Amino acid sequence: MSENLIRIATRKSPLAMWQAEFVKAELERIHPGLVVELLPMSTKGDVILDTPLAKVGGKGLFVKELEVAMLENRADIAVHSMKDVPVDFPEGLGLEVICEREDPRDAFVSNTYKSIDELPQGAVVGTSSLRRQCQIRAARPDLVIKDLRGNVGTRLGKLDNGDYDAIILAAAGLIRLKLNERIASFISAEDSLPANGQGAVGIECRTDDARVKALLAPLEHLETRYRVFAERAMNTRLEGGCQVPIGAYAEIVGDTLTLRGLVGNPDGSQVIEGTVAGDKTNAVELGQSLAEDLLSRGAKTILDAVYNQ
Ligand SMILES: NCc1[nH]cc(CCC(=O)O)c1CC(=O)O
Repeated sequence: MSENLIRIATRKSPLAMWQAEFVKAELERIHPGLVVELLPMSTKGDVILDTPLAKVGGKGLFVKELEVAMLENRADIAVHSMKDVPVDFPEGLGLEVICEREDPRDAFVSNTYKSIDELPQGAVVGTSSLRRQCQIRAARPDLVIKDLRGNVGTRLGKLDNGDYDAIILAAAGLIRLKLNERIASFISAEDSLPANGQGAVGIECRTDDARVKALLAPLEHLETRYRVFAERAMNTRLEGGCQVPIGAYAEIVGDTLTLRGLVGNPDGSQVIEGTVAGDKTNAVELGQSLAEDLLSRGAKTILDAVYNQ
């Protein structure tokens, strides 16, 4: 392998390509002379578009092919949206770097209405995230939630077709794709707790590849790492993937990390919330303790029902 080359395995969706291009540009800026190549590929998750993800075992659907490419030494790194990264890594691969977080909030997107509060009785809201569905239904049981799949552009197209009165997307994806003007309003973390890792990009590589690890190191953003690790630790303890009604969001003020978590059922009739705070360097323990707290207050029953549906 050339000393001056890094190959990035990436999905082909515009958002995945943006994230890979972002890492390429950062690496080439920081390391003059380094050449970074993109290796775009399709994943199972891109192919199965009609089945609710919770039912096809949503964990890892979008990353497996990328990981095989790294293990077979056809690629050196993969760039992921942290909220799509499974909790376990295959032997020989690990998450080396977490980059600075973009806006973590959910965004309300509509051509007619400015916010959820403005939606008339019985309006149709598009999302395929059980987490978003749960929180919307908890606040507005009258709204009709309709499944919405596909990449960001496809989802916006379906809204423009008139299939929905509004849709909910991650603000980060819209901002990265320069679609900010489509955001009618940002939904505060209080009103819709984001998914763990939402808005953060992580970089995976072979754990024994010292050359690549050294080149990646300057992209690390420590505060984002603490926040995302706290959120992921909560999720891991709850054994939840991206497609279950779990929200987790951490903020840091000074050295204190405050993590808020939520588990609910898809129709929003039950929502269990909790908060934990402590030193940021104990991020993982804080996440685990919040998970224990939620489990002890009924989250276990809710999650079992979702997985066994
Ligand atoms: N589940 C798909 C996905 N994975 C990451 C993002 C957005 C960007 C991010 O959270 O970093 C999205 C789209 C969405 O939820 O609207």
